[in-house]
Amino acid sequence: MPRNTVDSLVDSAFSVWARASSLTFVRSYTRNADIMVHFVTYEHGDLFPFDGPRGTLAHAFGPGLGVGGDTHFDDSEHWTAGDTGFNLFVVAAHEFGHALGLKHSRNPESLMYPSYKSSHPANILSDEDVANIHALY
Ligand SMILES: COc1ccc(S(=O)(=O)[C@H](CC(=O)O)C(F)F)cc1
Ligand SMILES: [Zn+2]
Repeated sequence: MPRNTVDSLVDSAFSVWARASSLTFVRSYTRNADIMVHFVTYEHGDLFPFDGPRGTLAHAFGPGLGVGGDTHFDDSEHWTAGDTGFNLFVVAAHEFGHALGLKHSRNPESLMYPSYKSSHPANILSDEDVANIHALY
């Protein structure tokens, strides 16, 4: 996937949470950002090695210093902007939810439901997701 497409999908995933909260997100290519976005495979320096294609798609650390807030995406996956492979926008929006402090939801309509589905309504956040981010920020 071209780098500018990745950047655009990541921006859109951050915008989901910016619209639902008072948060603003600023991209930094230079400094060690609060929320890092890394594409890595298998063993990658934390205690949670990735597993090749499918299975675990990504993971994120809750808010905190250092690795806190960072998001890791399994680069063994076929990342896409559409309905084939795994939709990077949807997965990134979910991971950024974790990076901001949200846990999983038991509601299958929620973005924070713990299983991947490519199809999400135009408004990707459920009322529950919005309430949960409002409760934090
Ligand atoms: C909707 O977004 C996601 C759903 C499921 C996953 S996951 O299957 O990689 C999940 C990781 C996660 O919940 O963040 C699993 F525990 F590994 C990632 C993003
Ligand atoms: Zn999750």
